[in-house]
Amino acid sequence: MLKAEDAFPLPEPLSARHKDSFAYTTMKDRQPVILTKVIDYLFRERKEIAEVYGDDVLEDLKAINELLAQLRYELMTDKPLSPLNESELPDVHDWNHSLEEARFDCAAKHEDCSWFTAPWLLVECYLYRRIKDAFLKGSGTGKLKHFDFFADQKKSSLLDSLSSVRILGNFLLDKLSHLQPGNPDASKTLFFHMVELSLWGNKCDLCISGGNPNAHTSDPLADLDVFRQNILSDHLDDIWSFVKSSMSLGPAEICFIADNAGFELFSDLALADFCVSIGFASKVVFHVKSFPWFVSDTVESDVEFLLKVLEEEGLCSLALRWKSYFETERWSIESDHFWTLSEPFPNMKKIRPLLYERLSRFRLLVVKGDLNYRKLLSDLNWEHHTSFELALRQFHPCALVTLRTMKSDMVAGLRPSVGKNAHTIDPNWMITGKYGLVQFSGRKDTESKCSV
Ligand SMILES: O=P(O)(O)OC[C@@]1(O)O[C@H](CO)[C@@H](O)[C@@H]1O
Repeated sequence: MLKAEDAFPLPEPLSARHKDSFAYTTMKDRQPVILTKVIDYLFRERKEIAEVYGDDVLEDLKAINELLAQLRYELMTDKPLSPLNESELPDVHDWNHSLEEARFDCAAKHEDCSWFTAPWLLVECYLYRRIKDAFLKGSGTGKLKHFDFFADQKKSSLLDSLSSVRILGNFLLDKLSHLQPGNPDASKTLFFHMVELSLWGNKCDLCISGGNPNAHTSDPLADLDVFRQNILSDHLDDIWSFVKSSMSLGPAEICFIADNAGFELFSDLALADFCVSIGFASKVVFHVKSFPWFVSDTVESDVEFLLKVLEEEGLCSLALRWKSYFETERWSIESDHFWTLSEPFPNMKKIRPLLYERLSRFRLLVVKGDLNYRKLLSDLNWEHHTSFELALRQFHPCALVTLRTMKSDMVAGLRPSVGKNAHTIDPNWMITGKYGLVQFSGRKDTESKCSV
């Protein structure tokens, strides 16, 4: 198979070194704001936090905020990136290896490896890892080591999205009660809708809004017809052909590499339920983050909170249905520290071979969101018309679908005029979340084992 690096020199990684880039804007404006909001939150809520965890955490909060203030100083004054030196999480070696490689590349350009010279993917992820570091180091009592400092924002975002949740939830329940088993063609249009709903669920995240409230408030079903023209790369037909032919092999295990909690997670569970109900999937695994990440990314407790809210807010039958999926292990949640590294997915086979092997056992991966897309395509500055397959750089544990609204200036797999036309309509087309991609690769690495 043709490798991208054999066809032409690989493009440069996106980096804040380019002052006219979106990477520069995020590192200069968005990241300091997100960090400052964490500091403010811990200070503002210190008494409430102490009520839950005990008064001794007041000292922890002070220490954590000192570490976060130091981190903000390093970011805003573009200091060299320092290695991680605590070893409580299993990722320290991998992180320090990534930092060492970046340092080597910067040295070749006679530069320090800093927030504004290193690859954007590395520094953006590093910020969240360093925030986690502050909690691990600063919590002398140990009580706040696993505190979710973004939980309140995620909860509010879900509660603010309840009207959209109710519309989609009732729609799903109604459609599920009318499915025609044994007649997959009858489900085709609905399958397209469920995929699109999960795609547009990615529109709102709390990172793009710099931690400001960003909920889904419109009617997600009414939006579908309006938004369809904004899907710039649409492989829905290929996905459906794959799903249909796969169904003749018997139900399969599939996996979501999840992104944001709140409405997006709800739309993902709705799609997963649909895949189960039409007989495509026998099991669904949701891979989530193991610590707070990019503000609104899903951690396990966000799934629990979602189910609780559904139960309390008039979608009890859906909550019970999904709870029973989890209880019977038809659905399950997994996590891996690879998701909170800065490494592109094509490096997974080398860095986390067991995870690659695990993914190769699924029939389909659903890769959600903008950051996962950037990692999937290595966050390189691809020509927009580079083929999606080539840009995957041989990441083929199994067939995969990516559902991503565009919130960063990196894309591949567009037909030649598509980007130009979108740019004419909206010069910010790559970063607003208004445009979306549904891209598919049916290829499977023949060297990886397959049990399904
Ligand atoms: O992965 P998600 O939740 O869809 O988006 C994350 C995001 O908001 O954060 C990054 C910018 O800081 C971008 O990659 C993207 O816009």
